[in-house]
Amino acid sequence: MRLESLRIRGLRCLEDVVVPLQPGVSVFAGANGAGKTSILEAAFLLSHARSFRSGAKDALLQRGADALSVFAELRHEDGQVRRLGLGRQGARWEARMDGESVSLSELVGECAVVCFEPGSHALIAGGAEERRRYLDWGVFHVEHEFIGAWRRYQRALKQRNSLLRATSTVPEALFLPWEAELDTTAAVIDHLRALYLATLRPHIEQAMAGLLPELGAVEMKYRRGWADDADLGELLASQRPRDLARGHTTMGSHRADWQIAFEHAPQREHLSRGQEKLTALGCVLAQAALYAERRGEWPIVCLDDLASELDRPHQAAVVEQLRSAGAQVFVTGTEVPEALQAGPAQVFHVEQGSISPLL
Ligand SMILES: Nc1ncnc2c1ncn2[C@@H]1O[C@H](COP(=O)(O)OP(=O)(O)OP(=O)(O)O)[C@@H](O)[C@H]1O
Repeated sequence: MRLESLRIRGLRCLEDVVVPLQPGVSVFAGANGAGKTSILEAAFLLSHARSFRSGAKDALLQRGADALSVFAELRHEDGQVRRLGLGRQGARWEARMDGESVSLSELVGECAVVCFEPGSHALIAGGAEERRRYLDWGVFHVEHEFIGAWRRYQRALKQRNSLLRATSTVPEALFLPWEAELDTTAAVIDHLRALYLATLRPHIEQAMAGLLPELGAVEMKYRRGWADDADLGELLASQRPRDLARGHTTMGSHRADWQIAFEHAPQREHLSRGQEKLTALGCVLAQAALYAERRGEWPIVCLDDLASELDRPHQAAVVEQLRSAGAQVFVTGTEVPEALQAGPAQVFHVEQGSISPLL
């Protein structure tokens, strides 16, 4: 799939810009703080309904503005063109597709954007939440039952947590329906996550063999969020006193995690910062390749600040791989990365929130 145009209003320093986009590689070059990452953020928003940068969603809204919006024309591999829109007015987010109001998940299901950026090493070195988000985005795009089970799980979790925090004693009977719901939906979520990781595995192995051959074979581990040999429903009942003391549910799908280890770097601490970044990049590329295999088209791939994140041979190898796969790729940098100068690319100059194409 590819974006044919992107219109961004009220997002950080981008007051109102229109970016006409071509297939293949587009480079956004400009000084620090010019607004390059914000362009990738806009594309990513259409596919995740959140930014890849940490911090409150409020920071996305241009200072002094009361609304932000991102519109795009998205062309699928089969020629179908969709008009996508995501806007925020006050605290309310609204998604549109071909002029009709749609749910955020419908919008996100239509458009796939993956991003490798300076914060991506958190996928390897950071907390479990980042890895769950990565996993769930992938599962959501290939397994249609996932979203329903995930929503039901989140609702039950919220209800159980509010009972756990109630100031007066709550009768056991009030816990039971939510615990039963958590048990049922966690089984679906766990099954789909494990299945997804198993399908992802060959793509991860292939990506890591290309990016980090010196680290040897890859091992992936998945923890579902409660003991392997236990029944979640029973655990929730037996551990209720502990959860009451802590004020939240301490086991379940919301505590799942997964990890990558290498033959020659069995622990995360054995990886250099650069190797962490390459591992994260491998995960992003593997997820994109699996998406392409399952959905018949590549997601849009954003590579933020490429030249400062990777050495030159890795920059060239990654862009060449994506180019030959036919993916649309957005790259940012203070200059056009040297590794990209050999092949065709559309180049934009970004300056204080304005974007102009360079010939
Ligand atoms: N909510 C906001 N309202 C207005 N301006 C903002 C807001 N949030 C960030 N900015 C500014 O918008 C610009 C956007 O920066 P962005 O991260 O997109 O730049 P960049 O070109 O990627 O920079 P760098 O090369 O330093 O990473 C910065 O100058 C920042 O100070």
